Parts: sequence; structure tokens; C-alpha cells
Amino acid sequence: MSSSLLSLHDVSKRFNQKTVLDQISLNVQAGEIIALVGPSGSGKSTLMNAIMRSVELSSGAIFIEHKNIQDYRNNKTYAQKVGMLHQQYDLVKQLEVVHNVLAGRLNHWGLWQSLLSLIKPQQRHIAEQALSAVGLAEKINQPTAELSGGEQQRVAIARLLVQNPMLILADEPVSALDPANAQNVLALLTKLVREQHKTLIASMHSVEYAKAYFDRMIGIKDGKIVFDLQTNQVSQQQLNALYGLVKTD
Ligand SMILES: Nc1ncnc2c1ncn2[C@@H]1O[C@H](COP(=O)(O)OP(=O)(O)OP(=O)(O)O)[C@@H](O)[C@H]1O
Repeated sequence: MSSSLLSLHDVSKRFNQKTVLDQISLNVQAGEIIALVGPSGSGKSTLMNAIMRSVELSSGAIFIEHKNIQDYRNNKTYAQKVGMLHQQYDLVKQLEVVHNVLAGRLNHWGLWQSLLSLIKPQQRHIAEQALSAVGLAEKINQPTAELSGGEQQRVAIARLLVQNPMLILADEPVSALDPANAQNVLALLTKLVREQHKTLIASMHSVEYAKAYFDRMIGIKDGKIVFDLQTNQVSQQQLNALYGLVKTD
């Protein structure tokens, strides 16, 4: 059996009459670091939401470790396979950083331990470890709202480390950040994914960042894959065609 972590077989999604994903087939091996690129509305978020199981397919099937994702019994088990990083961090701003990081633990805890953790953080050492990995150990008791955008995205990464899924999906993880912060966060995220032998698929607005930090690039247009290559093999012509840019020379 191959080491395929994720595979999509003829995945299609229609919203009302509109086809948003059009027979996408794709294989991802464990350890890959992949950027999804393509114009706005091409279907990148829908593709990731389908893998997250938050969008139901119109047809086709998705497998994680050769098992249909529909067959993972509950969300807790599934969260140990796949986790997602959002553009807007998705943190509870009023809470201290430690609580947001330990929210990644909810998939491992029962109800009482989760409730108790809101009063007295349970397994604080786990949060400490994850926060030092993202360089924020000293912010553990700070209200999350007081952190900068880049720091908040690093807290969200720490929460993912605590959740510890095999596959990380990131939906435009740095598009809300300024260039310096965006590059720091991407460098950190890809470094941690490599060190911890995880797999990353991120949708990226910036082709430049996709080239700098990712190994494989998948171009999506109108819900179809138009190229799927090692990043250094992608030509300017392919990118122009993807974004519908007219040749000027
Ligand atoms: N829940 C929904 N109901 C109806 N249409 C939807 C829904 N979700 C997405 N769409 C449509 O599907 C298409 C693809 O959207 P999607 O968000 O996947 O694109 P994207 O490539 O991620 O775009 P962007 O780069 O702008 O985030 C869009 O036309 C969008 O309007």
C-alpha cells in the first residue's frame, strides 16, 4: 500500500446550479508542503472545507489514510487527522492566551476537564511547550486581544500544535498580515511542519510566498486543477494563464 495520506477521487461540488469543484482528483503523501493558488472564487476554500468535512460533496470521495472521511466516526477522532488554520485566527479574544492554546486539547479531553480548564488551565505545560515553539512563551497569561495580528496567528499555530493533527489545512493564513509578519509566520509554520513530520496544504494569495516556502504548487481555476507541479517547475506562462493575465511583450 502506498504512503498516501490524502486522496481525492473525482470530487465535485455544486452550490445551487454552480459547479465550484469540478472532478478534482489529487494525491498527497505524508510530509508534503503544498500551496493552492488560483484566482479569487476558483474553489480553494471550498476544497479545504470539503477535506475538513464542513462542506458536503455533490459527488466523488475523499480518503485520509485510505479511509473515506465520511467513515471517521466523530469529530474528535477526525480532529486528530486534520486541523485547520484560518485567516482570521478564530481565537476567543477575551481569554488569556493559555486558554486559546489549550482549546486545541478539547479533542482529547472529556467535558469536565474542558470546563475545568476554563477555571484553572489543565496541562499548562502543554501550552508552555507549544508557545515556546512559536516564540511566545512569555505571553501565556496575556489577554489574547492585546497581541498583534502576527502574534495571534502564532497563537493559532500553537493551538494546532496542541491539537496535533497529521494534516494541517491553512486558508490564506497570512493574508491579514503585513509582509514582515506574513513571512515570519510562513517561515515558522513550514519549519514546524517539517520538524514535526506533518503535512501542510495552504491556499495562498501570494504566488511569491508560495514559491518561497512551499515544495509543491497546485493551480486551481474554475474548480479544476490546471497544473500540479514542484514549485520550481511552475513557469510564468502557467501563472499568467492561471490568473488570466494577458501577455504584454
Ligand atoms: N456556501 C456557499 N453557497 C453558495 N456559493 C458558495 C458557497 N461557498 C462558496 N461559494 C461559491 O463558490 C465559489 C468558490 O468559492 P471559494 O471560497 O472556494 O473560492 P476561493 O478560491 O477560496 O476564493 P478566494 O481566493 O477569494 O478566497 C465562489 O463563487 C463562491 O461564491
